[in-house]
Amino acid sequence: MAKGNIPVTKNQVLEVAIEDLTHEGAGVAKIDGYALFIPKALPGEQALVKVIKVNKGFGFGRLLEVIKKSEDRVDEPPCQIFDQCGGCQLQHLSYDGQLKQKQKQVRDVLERIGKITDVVVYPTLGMGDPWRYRNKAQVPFAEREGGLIAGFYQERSHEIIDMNSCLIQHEENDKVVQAVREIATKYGVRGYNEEKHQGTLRHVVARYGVNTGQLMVVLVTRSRELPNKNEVIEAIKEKIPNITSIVQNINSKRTNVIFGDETVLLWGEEYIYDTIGDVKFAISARSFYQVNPEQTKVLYDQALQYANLTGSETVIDAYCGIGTISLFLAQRAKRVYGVEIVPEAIDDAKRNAKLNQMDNVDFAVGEAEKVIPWWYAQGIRADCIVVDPPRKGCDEALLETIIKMKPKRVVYVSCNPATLARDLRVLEDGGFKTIEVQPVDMFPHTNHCEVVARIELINE
Ligand SMILES: C[S@@+](CC[C@H](N)C(=O)[O-])C[C@H]1O[C@@H](n2cnc3c(N)ncnc32)[C@H](O)[C@@H]1O
Repeated sequence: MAKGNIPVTKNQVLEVAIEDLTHEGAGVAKIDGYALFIPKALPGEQALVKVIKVNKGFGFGRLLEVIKKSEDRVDEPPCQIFDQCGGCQLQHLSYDGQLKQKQKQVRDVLERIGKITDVVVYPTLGMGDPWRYRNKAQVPFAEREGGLIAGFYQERSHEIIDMNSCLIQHEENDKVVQAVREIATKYGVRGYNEEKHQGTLRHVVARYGVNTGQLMVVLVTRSRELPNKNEVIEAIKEKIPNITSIVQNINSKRTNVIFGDETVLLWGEEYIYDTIGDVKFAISARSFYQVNPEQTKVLYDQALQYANLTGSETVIDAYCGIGTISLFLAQRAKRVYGVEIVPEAIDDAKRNAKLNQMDNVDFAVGEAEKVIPWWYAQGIRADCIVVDPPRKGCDEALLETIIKMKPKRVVYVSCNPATLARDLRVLEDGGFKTIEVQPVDMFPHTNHCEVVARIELINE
């Protein structure tokens, strides 16, 4: 029996029409207005589902059979462990369908959350070849029945799925991880046992400079001790002739966090390098660096185009990370001020500015919502402010300062359309107008969606 106003019961099997897709990639069916979320079902489909969870306002169903298929359905997602791995959510949707879905998602939240209806949301800029794009692999290692396993975590769990290839990972990274697995097995380096906090190898991190061909491997170990260290290093050099850097990171804590505080160079260079456009970046074992460099260039080009710089402007880059966007902007601006909360990222940003001989950039460590009001109080004014905040969006104090500072233009780079929409509403109420919005697909086959928005000051 259905309870109260809830029209379904647990374990009920029913046929439903899928109307929409959530941001997490689940199909949405409405039964007398009650939303049922059904993973792996697609909009436009008719499906047989079993109700598995009933909450007050919404429930969850399991897809039993697709009765009428969406034209965008991919019958056999190319990755064999797509159903178990938590890495990709959308391989069952054609790439074209994914791009359309991301555009729709942005348009929907701008309307629903930001009440912004009169803005152009362009078709999502996607990749020509949306596979093998990740330049960094972080693969957990463990010991199972005497053997070493390496793979990815099962969705919402800490069970490792043993695997030797990931289709969104660059082949070079796959090669490194498999080589380390063979070498560790040969030289008796045991995988980490999370429950007992025993064993040696916790993670292997591979980083590839796609545009320079440089390659780094980081062995994350439970203690300093690495059995047969010299043999392991020689074997890595022999098996991966293009390796540039071999690093050990020691993480002795019982934690889900990958890296520990101590990093030791075992062989080669401390940094590998990569380029985005004409800008060069030094990447250390723990530096943040965008994982899809091809689409990062597309995203930054778009941000630069929206900033519309002529060379005479002062620009602020809030939430600047290692200064990637700041250095892109500095190529066309008079002066760029970058601010970021992580001190190590600012060290990298300064190093990268020197590396590119750019002396028109200043970087500060701190919270954007405190540093930028302080700059404002010191008389610093910006013609353009670029923000690229984390998923939770911009702090209100920062938005208030932007409204006071009145830059001609704000360029908002966002990894979360919902908080983008919320913040655009604040800016619009403060005298700005959202002119155009460009989604960029940085993470094909996943539900993540990156967006750049151009916002202009209309009420001086
Ligand atoms: C989405 S990332 C953007 C990084 C950079 N713009 C890039 O493209 O590589 C957001 C950055 O904001 C930083 N961050 C988080 N909270 C912050 C705050 N309150 N003030 C300044 N930076 C912050 C994070 O450490 C992170 O580097």
